[in-house]
Amino acid sequence: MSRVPPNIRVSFTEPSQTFPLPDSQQVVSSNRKREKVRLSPNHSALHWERYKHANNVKNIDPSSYPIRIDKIELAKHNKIDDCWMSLGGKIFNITSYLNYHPGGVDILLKHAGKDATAIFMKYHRWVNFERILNECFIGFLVS
Ligand code: HEM
Repeated sequence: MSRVPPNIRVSFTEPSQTFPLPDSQQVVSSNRKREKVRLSPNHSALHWERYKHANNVKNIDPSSYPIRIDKIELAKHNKIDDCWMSLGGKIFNITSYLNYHPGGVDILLKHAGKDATAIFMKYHRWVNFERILNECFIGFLVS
């Protein structure tokens, strides 16, 4: 006895057509090649999880946290050894994260000290930055 009601049409697609689905957020454009970089040893996502909990990745005075930061202050933190980024109105100190980023350090540094929300969403809106960077959160962007 069939479990599928007679008014439901079931069709199967070739495995190669099932992932990612054509309307998935992971399809950025049909002809875009991946831009992932080779990460250094011990710099996987799991290593980052372990590292961020074991180290003070915020690197700010705990008594002043969370802080309100304007664009002028944000822009001062645009270097490889002092790198802040604004995403979704929040500011993260991503200095420690740089070498763990699957898209590479260079692309992050181009947007260091800035509000990178739009470009972040362009590349990977499915990535949960709030979770990955939870230990890096230092404050809010104010105008
Ligand atoms: C600090 C905030 C960011 C976090 C937490 C983050 C996280 C990630 C993660 C988890 C991936 C792997 C995605 C996957 O495999 O599906 C990735 C890839 C990538 N990211 Fe980011 N990212 C950040 C910021 C940015 C920014 C600002 C840019 C661009 C300016 C960027 C560009 C890329 C690129 C090009 C890739 C490779 C995508 C591919 O597979 O082709 N990321 N990022």
